[in-house]
Amino acid sequence: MSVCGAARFRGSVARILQQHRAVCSHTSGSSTEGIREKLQAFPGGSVELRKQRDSGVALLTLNNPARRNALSGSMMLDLEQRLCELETWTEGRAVIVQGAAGTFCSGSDLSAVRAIANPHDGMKMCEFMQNTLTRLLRLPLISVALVEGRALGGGAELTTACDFRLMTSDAVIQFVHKHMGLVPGWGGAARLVRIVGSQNALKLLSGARKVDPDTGKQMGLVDEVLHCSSGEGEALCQAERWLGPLIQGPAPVIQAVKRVVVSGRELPLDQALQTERSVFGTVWGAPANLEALALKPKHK
Ligand SMILES: CC[C@H](C(=O)O)C(=O)SCCNC(=O)CCNC(=O)[C@H](O)C(C)(C)COP(=O)(O)OP(=O)(O)OC[C@H]1O[C@@H](n2cnc3c(N)ncnc32)[C@H](O)[C@@H]1OP(=O)(O)O
Repeated sequence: MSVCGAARFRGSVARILQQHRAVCSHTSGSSTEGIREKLQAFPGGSVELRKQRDSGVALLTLNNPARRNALSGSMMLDLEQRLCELETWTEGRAVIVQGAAGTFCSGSDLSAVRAIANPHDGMKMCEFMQNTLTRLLRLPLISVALVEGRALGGGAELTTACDFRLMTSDAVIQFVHKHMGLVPGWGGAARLVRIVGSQNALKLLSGARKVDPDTGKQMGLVDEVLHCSSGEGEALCQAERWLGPLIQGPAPVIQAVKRVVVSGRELPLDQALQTERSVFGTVWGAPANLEALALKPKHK
């Protein structure tokens, strides 16, 4: 790369990281401060992050198996922290979100829900989780929810914050909110409408319907059904295999692809075009581009 090209590349990367930090500081702002202390008062379980440096695929695991991976208050804080780590993982390509011990997530931990069952705390918790899941949605990594067992309530909402949903053949996603006298509050309704359309979203939410993998696939909620014959870890192997073709190539290019899709998904056209130009500026003339040009490619 020329000196000029390298400087331009560094400048564009710096600009994008700056935009990213602005989003980070906005979403972890002071309006959610009070709720952090409250959430800390409901411990249990953890959210673990394993970055696999050779493949660039991170595993984000909800780990509270005694409560079917219900999200305790401290796990909500953990989740935010792990996402912060992923936002700056420049060598990363993808993240797989999964639950421990063969099940995805049974939603909020009901003992915390009972203790903060007043509108003020509920709204604060909801704002905190909306911000956190928006960060997941906007990660510069391709995200996959690997749904084994059950994804209920807030767990179902979490799946909609990923780019793709893979389900094992016996898994169920269920927005149980209506049965709890609630509606989704973690952004799950807004995202669901965008994924499956308003008619299907209305059916799933008003009926609190159990979505099996085939129904999910017909509606466009589920991208692939995994048929696992045996063995712990098989679903994860299949999910990594499924991801393979999508994450081939240099990490900066995969991240650039995700960024232009996020801006196309979220921004009005003029702003999306502007962002697309600035992301384009980070890959044009960058090492992967120059290497590809040197190879005289033929796309047969
Ligand atoms: C609605 C939105 C809301 C939000 O915050 O926005 C929520 O997400 S509220 C939570 C909605 N989820 C539920 O109501 C889940 C209720 N639980 C179940 O339906 C079942 O427990 C199930 C299907 C997850 C698992 O059934 P299974 O037969 O496999 O196991 P158990 O029922 O024996 O459960 C084992 C153990 O886990 C405890 N558990 C399960 N889910 C939760 C939860 N969300 N919070 C706290 N604890 C949970 C369950 O009580 C059992 O505990 P034990 O002490 O062994 O009785």
